[in-house]
Amino acid sequence: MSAYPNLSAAACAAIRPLRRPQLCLADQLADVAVEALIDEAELSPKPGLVDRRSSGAHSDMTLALMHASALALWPCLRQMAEAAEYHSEIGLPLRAELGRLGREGEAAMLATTGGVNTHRGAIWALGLLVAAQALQPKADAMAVAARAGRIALIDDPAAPRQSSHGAQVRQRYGASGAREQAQQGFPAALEHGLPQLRRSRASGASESQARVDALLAIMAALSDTCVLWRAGPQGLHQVQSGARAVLEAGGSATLQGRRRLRQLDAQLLQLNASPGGAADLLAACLFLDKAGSL
Ligand SMILES: CC(C)(COP(=O)(O)OP(=O)(O)OC[C@H]1O[C@@H](n2cnc3c(N)ncnc32)[C@H](O)[C@@H]1O)[C@@H](O)C(=O)NCCC(=O)NCCS
Ligand SMILES: Nc1ncnc2c1ncn2[C@@H]1O[C@H](COP(=O)(O)OP(=O)(O)OP(=O)(O)O)[C@@H](O)[C@H]1O
Repeated sequence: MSAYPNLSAAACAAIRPLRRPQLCLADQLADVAVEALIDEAELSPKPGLVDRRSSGAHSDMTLALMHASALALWPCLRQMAEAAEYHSEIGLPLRAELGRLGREGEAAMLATTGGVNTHRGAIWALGLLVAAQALQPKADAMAVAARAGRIALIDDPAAPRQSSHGAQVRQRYGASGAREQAQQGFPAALEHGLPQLRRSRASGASESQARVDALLAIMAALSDTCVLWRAGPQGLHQVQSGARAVLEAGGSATLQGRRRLRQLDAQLLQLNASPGGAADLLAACLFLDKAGSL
């Protein structure tokens, strides 16, 4: 029952915003980051990735698992924002604390998913961005990404030396990966994803079509170590040129673009490859798109 039984529905609706407790900045940033992860997972159709239609090229993931993982990351993302507020400047103390929280976040993710890597790259990218936005809440996307890059440039003294897929691909092909993308201030998101998101919206695409176009723009530009690991440089070349072809055909708001997107999806499944790094950076775009207007 309403808290104000004698008031009309319209009067209740007018009062409700006044009574809503103000969320603190860290809560709000964690909310926006988790929402970005859920929106990315839900977005469909995404070539090769887990979405509402299927698990794409992933035999160990489902959409439900992506949701559970995203929700499990809320406390870690909130603590990252709080750490930035506490330290209030970029330096080794903040970097070290973010590294510790990031490793705890990965442990929470693995505990939730039974050992599946659902969001490793996303914890890295969104963790840095949440911290950077908490340092200067009103800054625009470009300034936040640049600040996140400066945090990523600091070496974490406690980081364990582990042989990840990204590290192996870097050694084998000399490719740059998640670390370098962050250190450069997320160029794939700032120069490709976000501009495409805004261009597609402005040209009348639906929000969901604009997001798919943003993902494609990132895929076309990114050296995605997830793709390189499973499909090598030739596979990466096919993924990049296939994504570019969809955009050149008019993007996902057009019939020609959707036909080309279907081909790209089939191609990725045949390669057994999935653009996980591009998916993370789409989530980063969605975060940056919203967080600046909190
Ligand atoms: C830097 C990270 C991502 C490790 O990178 P590395 O390439 O060695 O690992 P891995 O192969 O597991 O890849 C990580 C993920 O990044 C994403 N990714 C792949 N390619 C790219 C790319 N070019 N750009 C951005 N993201 C990418 C994918 O989702 C991939 O699964 C990170 O996990 C890490 O070092 N964490 C340590 C804890 C820490 O410092 N946390 C700070 C939190 S702010
Ligand atoms: N919707 C999504 N579907 C699949 N992966 C996603 C999605 N969104 C983000 N990702 C990212 O993709 C990465 C998982 O990709 P992948 O399974 O290729 O990595 P891996 O476990 O290192 O390698 P592999 O499964 O090839 O052994 C995660 O770190 C995650 O951040």
